[in-house]
Amino acid sequence: MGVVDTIALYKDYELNDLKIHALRGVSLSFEAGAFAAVAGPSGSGKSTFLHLVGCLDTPTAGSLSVDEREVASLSRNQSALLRRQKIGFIFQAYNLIPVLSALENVSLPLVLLGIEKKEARQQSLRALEEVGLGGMEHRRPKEMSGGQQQRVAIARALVKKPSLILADEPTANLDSTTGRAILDLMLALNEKEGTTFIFSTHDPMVMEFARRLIMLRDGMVESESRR
Ligand SMILES: Nc1ncnc2c1ncn2[C@@H]1O[C@H](COP(=O)(O)OP(=O)(O)OP(=O)(O)O)[C@@H](O)[C@H]1O
Repeated sequence: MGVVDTIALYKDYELNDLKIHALRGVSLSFEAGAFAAVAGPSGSGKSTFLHLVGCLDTPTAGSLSVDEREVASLSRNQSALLRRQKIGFIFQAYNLIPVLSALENVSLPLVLLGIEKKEARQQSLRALEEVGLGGMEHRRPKEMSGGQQQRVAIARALVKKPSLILADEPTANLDSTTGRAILDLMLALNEKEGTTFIFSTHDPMVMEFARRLIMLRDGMVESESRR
């Protein structure tokens, strides 16, 4: 079993009287340490797939296991705990809390896990160092560049040492040089910590960087390649 296994995953959305078939039978397995990108045209189901894998939404049909646990069999609390402990999220809009400093943003997942404040602070400072933001811990998001904010978001995803990081278009708001630096950083973390990364992307650079590329079309896997 992998870190993520899906079998015939379906997701329908109801929009007024219309049923939208966002995913139509996606079966994929991601082994520990994968560095994979899910790409495809707009509306092909990339974000829907990531949201299901991240336990942010539930499938209409099919089976999904994360960290060898069948998500459908978990209670709401168990699934929230799985999300909190095992999964880190990186979004294209960074989703940092504007009134908190970089350090406070990164500490938040640890505080939510009940880790003592001093320990949380130390681990967060280490994570900020690791993403190249040593010395910037007191800055608020608006006092940082886009690339720096994305690094804070990476540190926040990383600090709890999740087995899986889901990154929804992580380079979408960055210029290509900064995007490249962010990808280098994620790949280094993947190689050093063995963290599994799954990206959704439109960005050819991310597709080139990924060790495995999955193309979705109309909610189905159209093709797959590895390198
Ligand atoms: N909450 C929702 N309610 C209704 N329809 C939705 C919802 N979310 C997504 N959809 C529809 O499901 C399909 C897949 O959307 P999804 O966002 O997963 O695609 P995507 O590949 O990530 O697209 P993009 O590259 O534009 O972000 C689309 O037809 C979209 O309009």
